[in-house]
Amino acid sequence: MTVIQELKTFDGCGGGTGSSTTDCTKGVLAMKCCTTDASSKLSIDEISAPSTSSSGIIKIKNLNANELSKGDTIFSRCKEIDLEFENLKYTVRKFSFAEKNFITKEILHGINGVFRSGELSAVMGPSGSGKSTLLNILSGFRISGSTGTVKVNGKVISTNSEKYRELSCYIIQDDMLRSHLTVGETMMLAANLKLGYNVTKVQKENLINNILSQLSLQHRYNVFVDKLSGGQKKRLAIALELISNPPVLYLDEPTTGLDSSSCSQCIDLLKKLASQGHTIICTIHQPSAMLFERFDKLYTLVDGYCMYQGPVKELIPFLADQNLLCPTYHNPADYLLEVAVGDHNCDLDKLINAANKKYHEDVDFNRVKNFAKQIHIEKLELGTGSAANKLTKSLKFLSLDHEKQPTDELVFEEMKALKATAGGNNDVDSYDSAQEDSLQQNQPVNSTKPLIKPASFFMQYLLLLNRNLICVRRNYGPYLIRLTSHILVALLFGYIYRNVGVNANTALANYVYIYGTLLLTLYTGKMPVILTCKRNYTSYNGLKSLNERYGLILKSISLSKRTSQFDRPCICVACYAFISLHLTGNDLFDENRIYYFVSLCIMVSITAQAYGFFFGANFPTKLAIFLGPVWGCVLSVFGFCSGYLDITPLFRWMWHISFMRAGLHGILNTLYGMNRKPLDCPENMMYCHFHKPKYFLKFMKVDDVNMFDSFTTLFVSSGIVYLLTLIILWYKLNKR
Ligand SMILES: Nc1ncnc2c1ncn2[C@@H]1O[C@H](COP(=O)(O)OP(=O)(O)OP(=O)(O)O)[C@@H](O)[C@H]1O
Repeated sequence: MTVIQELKTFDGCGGGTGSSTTDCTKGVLAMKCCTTDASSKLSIDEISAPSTSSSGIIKIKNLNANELSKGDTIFSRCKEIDLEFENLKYTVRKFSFAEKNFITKEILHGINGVFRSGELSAVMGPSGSGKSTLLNILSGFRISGSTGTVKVNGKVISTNSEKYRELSCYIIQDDMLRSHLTVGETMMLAANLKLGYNVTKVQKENLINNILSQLSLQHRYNVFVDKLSGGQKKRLAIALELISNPPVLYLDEPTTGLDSSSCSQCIDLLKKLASQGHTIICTIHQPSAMLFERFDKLYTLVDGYCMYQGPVKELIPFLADQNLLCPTYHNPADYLLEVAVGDHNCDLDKLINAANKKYHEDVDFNRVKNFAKQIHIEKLELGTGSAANKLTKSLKFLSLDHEKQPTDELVFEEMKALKATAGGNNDVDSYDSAQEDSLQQNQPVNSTKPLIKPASFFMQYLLLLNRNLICVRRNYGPYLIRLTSHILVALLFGYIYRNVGVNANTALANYVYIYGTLLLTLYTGKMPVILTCKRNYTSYNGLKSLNERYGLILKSISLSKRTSQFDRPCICVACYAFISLHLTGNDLFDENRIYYFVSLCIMVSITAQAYGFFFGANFPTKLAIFLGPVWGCVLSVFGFCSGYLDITPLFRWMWHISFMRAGLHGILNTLYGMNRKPLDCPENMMYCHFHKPKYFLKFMKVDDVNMFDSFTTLFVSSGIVYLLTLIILWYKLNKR
């Protein structure tokens, strides 16, 4: 079993941080590789093995944590992951206006494919061919509607499982980076969230420096993210993912929006990562010929079918076999897309069938090659030795006879027989799936994963709260505008409604001032949130790809966001309230009325924010900016100048949930209730009906209101709306 054990050890050592070089397929290893051992003690394993050695002696030298030099990191390697998918279908059910019924549309039609560790793969195809859909399904981003088999290193795995998702990350096109944080702060936040606090700060700093220097971003450490170029932002997005060192990286059009030199740098970086053992799959649109040939593998889709898959360098011969001759000096990528859209008079069905046949041949070839590797025939491709010749024959046999579908055990036995005939050492007793089992169980040999725990919910909350507060502090422009506008409106209202709160004959004018105050707090609370939270929640969608624990991260992000946003409406509304109350003659300090007034305004603003979150997060922005105000308007109707019993029983529930009604009633009660002394009646007036404030409350049909009811309605409705938003978002994020 020596050989299998060696292969397992190799399996762990696919990647690194620049301090390692490795060629696992040929068994050449000379790397410095860090890991944490089972007793959670940090150690560095220095591994060396003789090249192409069949006996493969691997020396492991343990160094202790103190020996960590600046360039060392806790992650120096990633698991090698070969990803296969078979008969992958994706169907959506949607309403057809033409047919006035729901119809089912198949988007991916049972495609097969394989993406291997160490390869940089491009997924190409015309617009709408299914590239993003394929990546979404493979990354586990989309589950419902998809069928088929996905295999990780030969073992079937559910793309819905946590273990599967931990293997990969998905870097989406739009960067979701916080512009008010520096590169270093962004990286440290991600490291704290992903690695938790079992890893020391020094180790995290080493890791960050290492990743940034690999990605040529070291010199931008203290630069704000919004000052980075497009290419640098893309690299930072990749750097953030590399913190957890996932073996599989999906990138949605990583070169879009970049100039040619940034494109080139980006592809260089991806090549480098692939050479460290990562499996890199990216969608790409019309790359230049130079860029195109730097990809190792190409997967082409057309209308949800695979039109070509294989090495980039084999594309032209493959097309030539189908009588499609790419003109000299023509960009092969352009030619491929021209073929895919039906130019050059090609029969696409024939091409799709040929691609399918090629796929099966390649699968068989690799299968035999893997077994050959297990029984020490490593120079199969070089064609030396009698064993290699026999294997090649066997390979042909297997490739051509697809109907036979021999089992792994059968092929293995055949290999053993061939090896024996060829006179080799028969030191492999039976087919061993241990290597694959370890991957299936997500327990790779020497895995460092189990010791790395993301930060707890409370720590995530504190970290994100701190981040939000930093962003709020640095982004003071909008805050100043908000504060200034509140002060200006307070001055304006104060000018229009000067001293209306003092006199009995201006009670109705005071009512209008109160109503205006509520509208101001409603709209300034709700609208900014509607417009900004979409982006935030879209970025949570992005977070799904970061292998975060959705529930925890979502709750902590939302909570921290809310906490960090409380101060703004509170300060702005309080400023508005104190100024306008003074100017309108409502600054009554008896019975703490002024403080009730300010608290009620702040509560209305916070509840309006909660509704803003609800509409902004759950509806498209265009719809949300319409629905939000309409709903505010509807809620205002129930209870404004109408008694509870005047409302049709069918709609009385709206009276209870109306936070605007609760706010208005509370404020009226604050200013005219709670045994307020009689109001002034100007000398030139013969009679003031509202001389006694309780008559005004009676007139407005709110004489039976109490403060407890108002505050409870505001607290409960903001809490419920916020919770509801969270539940819906959680559901939406987990609905894949
Ligand atoms: N949920 C869905 N409902 C309806 N149609 C969908 C859905 N998802 C994808 N499609 C359709 O499937 C097809 C493939 O979409 P996909 O986004 O995967 O294409 P693409 O190759 O990535 O395109 P592009 O290069 O323009 O981004 C499109 O016609 C798209 O309209």
